[in-house]
Amino acid sequence: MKIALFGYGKMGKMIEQIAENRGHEIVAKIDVDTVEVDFSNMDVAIDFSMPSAAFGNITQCFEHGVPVISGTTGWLQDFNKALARCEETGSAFIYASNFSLGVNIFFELNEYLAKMMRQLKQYNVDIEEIHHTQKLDSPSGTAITLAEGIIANTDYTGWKLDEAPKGEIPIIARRIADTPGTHTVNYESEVDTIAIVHTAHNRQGFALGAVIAAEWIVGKKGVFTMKDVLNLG
Ligand SMILES: NC(=O)c1ccc[n+]([C@@H]2O[C@H](COP(=O)([O-])OP(=O)(O)OC[C@H]3O[C@@H](n4cnc5c(N)ncnc54)[C@H](O)[C@@H]3O)[C@@H](O)[C@H]2O)c1
Ligand SMILES: O=C(O)C1=N[C@H](C(=O)O)CCC1
Repeated sequence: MKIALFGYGKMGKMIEQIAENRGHEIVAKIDVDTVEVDFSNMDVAIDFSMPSAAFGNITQCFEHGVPVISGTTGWLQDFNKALARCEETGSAFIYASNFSLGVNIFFELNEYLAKMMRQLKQYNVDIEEIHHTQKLDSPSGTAITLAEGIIANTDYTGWKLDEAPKGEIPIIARRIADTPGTHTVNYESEVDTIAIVHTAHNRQGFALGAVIAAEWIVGKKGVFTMKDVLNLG
């Protein structure tokens, strides 16, 4: 498979390594200083760039009929516009706030736990995310997905960074050098705590999930999620 990388930073480089180990060819490495892109020679694009660049990169690929795997976080204000462009151009698209296979299991576990906690009003939930100090967006995309999973299955109506009013989920974002990504969902009562945690030990899991999604999407049309890729129903 011929893969174009949009964003050749920490994740772009990790994806290159994993993709080549799986027998794929990297045909383009597009970064901030790239002047011209040859869209004719790519089977799929993988975008791990920056919040300000993601929407432009993704929609350019759609205009050229190139399917896109997007892992960039922090650009969700344009997400629905990107979905519409995908449909209009007959292209294919997967966005995931976190491509790690473990985190996608963790997302399922989070929703299952939320359903059980729904009636137990003595518990208050919060989400904590910890990432490296170069991270541009806050809270992490993964923490937002976790909050959305709880909101869909309980009476919580929204989320807020740091302190939240009653009925909304507080998300605490911490930045610690060299931390690839740790997410904790905490349910606290006066008598106990129930917590589920996912800890990434490095970036390989994110990169592997993105390459698996790229392998899966080639030849398809439409908007998909990692639930489709991993058959999680
Ligand atoms: N979904 C996931 O599984 C997952 C996992 C890790 C990181 N991320 C997200 O991926 C993104 C990249 O993470 P990173 O750690 O590689 O960051 P990084 O800063 O190391 O790399 C980003 C790269 O994008 C480049 N860039 C800037 N403008 C560009 C443009 N217009 N076109 C193409 N490239 C451009 C930068 O020069 C840089 O090299 C972030 O949004 C991060 O939150 C998502
Ligand atoms: O390193 C990052 O940046 C990460 N971003 C994603 C997020 O915002 O959830 C996934 C984890 C790593």
